[in-house]
Amino acid sequence: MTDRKVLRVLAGETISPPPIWLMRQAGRYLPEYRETRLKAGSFLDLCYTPEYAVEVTLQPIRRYAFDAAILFSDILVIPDALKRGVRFEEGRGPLMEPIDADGIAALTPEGVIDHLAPVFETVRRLRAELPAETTLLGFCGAPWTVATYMIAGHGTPDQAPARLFAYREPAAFARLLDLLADISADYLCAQIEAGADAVQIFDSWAGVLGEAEFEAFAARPVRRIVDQVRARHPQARIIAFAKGAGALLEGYRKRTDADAIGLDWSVPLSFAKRLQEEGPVQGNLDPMRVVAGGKALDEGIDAILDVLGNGPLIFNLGHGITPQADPAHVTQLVERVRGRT
Ligand SMILES: Cc1c2[nH]c(c1CCC(=O)O)Cc1[nH]c(c(CCC(=O)O)c1C)Cc1[nH]c(c(CCC(=O)O)c1C)Cc1[nH]c(c(C)c1CCC(=O)O)C2
Repeated sequence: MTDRKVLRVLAGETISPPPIWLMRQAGRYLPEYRETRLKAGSFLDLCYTPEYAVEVTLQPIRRYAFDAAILFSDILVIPDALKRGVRFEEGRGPLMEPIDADGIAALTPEGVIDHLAPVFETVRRLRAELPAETTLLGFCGAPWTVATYMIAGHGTPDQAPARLFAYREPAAFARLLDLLADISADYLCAQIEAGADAVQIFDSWAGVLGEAEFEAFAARPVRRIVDQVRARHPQARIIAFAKGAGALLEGYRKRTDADAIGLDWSVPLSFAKRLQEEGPVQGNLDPMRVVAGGKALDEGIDAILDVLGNGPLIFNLGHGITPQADPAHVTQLVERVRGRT
């Protein structure tokens, strides 16, 4: 059996204390990240320059010896590779050209994987440099979440533009989701071939969808990715994270055929316990507890470990760590999780 603990939990094992990594563990809360970010130039330059992307991926591993490293990239490299003019502006988040039905009809997967070659080079270098026991995670965005940015051209609080587009232009919208799913499957396969041990599919905006739409726009496209990845890599380990999906997470692991599901911090622990009976879970500390530190941090950690610690669990936050988090609080978090047996 592998000594990579995250992979063992993904295979259904219970490990105590649980392995730990944090979403956005490479990011602006780390001074060394901010320094490399400045050197790299634009955010996309950082993603596409293997030397820098490897460096920022390794920074949190050096500091905290997390059980998993996550490839440094972004879910929006796919629309970038589709030539949607993606850019990241300080304080404004991601921007791109909004797409319409004609734009969707004109999209082609040609050249996308070639454009992303630097990402695969980053994965190869990472696997060579990481400690043997550290799991290397690749990732992509789920089609729904990526589509919300492509349609609006920027982030929105409720994804109203994409929801409206889905109702008004169902055929074009379905084509967009299928195309993104097929490209994402190729993209994840290439990451696995370059050395990623497991992959996570981020559906950060799943929480704005009604029941039928969650099934059609979120769960089913994720299943389409999983089926294609498994067809080529039967041993692939996959985590599906549908943020904000609440009660719709019941049976989500089975419906997507993922190995594990990610839970955001709004998922009640009693419900999380039931979900853990379906399979391994990952989560779900409120990132604001990391900002707060002290007792609020300890209590949040203990509550999760008390309820989920005796089943297959990968300890994580319920969403990405925020720039204002104190790196010393992350030390506190890691020590507390690892101090429990
Ligand atoms: C929705 C989404 C995006 N990107 C991602 C998601 C899904 C997860 C989530 O919900 O957070 C995923 C992502 N983005 C990034 C990673 C790297 C790996 C890691 O987790 O450490 C991962 C896994 C780096 C990043 N991606 C981004 C940053 C910050 C940009 C910077 O350094 O200037 C980082 C470290 C930029 C980004 N990228 C995106 C947004 C909305 C933003 C702006 C918000 C912000 O500034 O925090 C799109």
